[in-house]
Amino acid sequence: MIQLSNIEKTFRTARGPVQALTRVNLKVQEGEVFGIIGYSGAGKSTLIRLINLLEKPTSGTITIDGHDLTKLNERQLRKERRNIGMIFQHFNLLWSRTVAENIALPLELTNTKKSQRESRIAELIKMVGLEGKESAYPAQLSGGQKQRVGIARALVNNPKVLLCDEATSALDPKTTDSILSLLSSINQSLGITILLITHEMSVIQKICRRVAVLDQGCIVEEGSVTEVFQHPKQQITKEFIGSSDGDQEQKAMRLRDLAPKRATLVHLSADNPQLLQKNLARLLANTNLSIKVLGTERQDKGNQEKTLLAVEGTIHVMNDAFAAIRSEHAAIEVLNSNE
Ligand SMILES: Nc1ncnc2c1ncn2[C@@H]1O[C@H](COP(=O)(O)OP(=O)(O)OP(=O)(O)O)[C@@H](O)[C@H]1O
Repeated sequence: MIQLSNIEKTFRTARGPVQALTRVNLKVQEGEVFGIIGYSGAGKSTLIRLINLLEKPTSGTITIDGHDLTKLNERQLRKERRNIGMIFQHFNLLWSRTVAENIALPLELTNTKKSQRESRIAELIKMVGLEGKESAYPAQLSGGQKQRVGIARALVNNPKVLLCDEATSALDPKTTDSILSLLSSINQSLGITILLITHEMSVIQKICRRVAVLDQGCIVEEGSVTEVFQHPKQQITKEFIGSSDGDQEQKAMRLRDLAPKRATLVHLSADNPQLLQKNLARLLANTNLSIKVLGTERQDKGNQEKTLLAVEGTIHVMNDAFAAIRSEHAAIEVLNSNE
């Protein structure tokens, strides 16, 4: 169904070439849910963006349903892209449009008749469980509801493939579960092939049949989720599974290495996971701070997961944001200070 052969991707930058992907070979079967896991910077986003040719490979071929996308001209590619839906970590909704209008957007671009548009939107609203929210604006929705709009919009042209780019990373664990269940039922009822990228093994475990581990642009391990879970071969895979305390420590060190050099590292946690989501959204919405979610860590052999963030910005803006978060009964702990 999806086949990547000998994919190389090098970005040309002012500081010289950045090799994002090296000799990537991947086959995803029709109708399966396939996961790609990797740390920040491993090349996951580049890989998923290559599949609908939002990024062009430096070399190699990308075949979907027998069509080599790298050989198509712009017009053919636009047509082929209708077979590929995509959802994103931050939903990418238009804030000035209602739920129904956001879902309608791809149909407007293909000049679909109004009556057809309306019946398709009603069908999708029902499928993703957003009845009654048709006229709401994104700002009036929870994170999970926003992602449901994103899913409906991605499905509007009946695609054969759904690409999910960290689609649950901004959501709390309970909402993550409900979105993963929705994706699973869409996969089963529509037979749609799902390819998702994530930095969380729990996401892979819940929904994928097969998984590939991406490290520094290379696929280092691949197999059925059960096989990879039971017999991980690479150290990095063991870290994702967190099979021992040593692996957790390695993971923590690796996560922290991913932070920009001058960033302040913080742990964010809340007893109520809904709060964590709200606080993350608040931080991310603060345009004066640059925030990178590095991953989740479990500390002191406890069960509570903390989200590790790298924050960059002026100290007083940061302190104001942290104080606002603390006043919402969430904990934010600064791990280093770069002042
Ligand atoms: N447009 C670009 N120009 C230059 N370098 C890029 C570009 N996009 C990605 N890279 C580089 O390619 C490598 C892989 O990045 P990519 O975003 O694919 O990783 P990732 O696994 O998705 O990480 P994250 O989850 O942090 O986005 C990184 O070294 C990144 O800096």
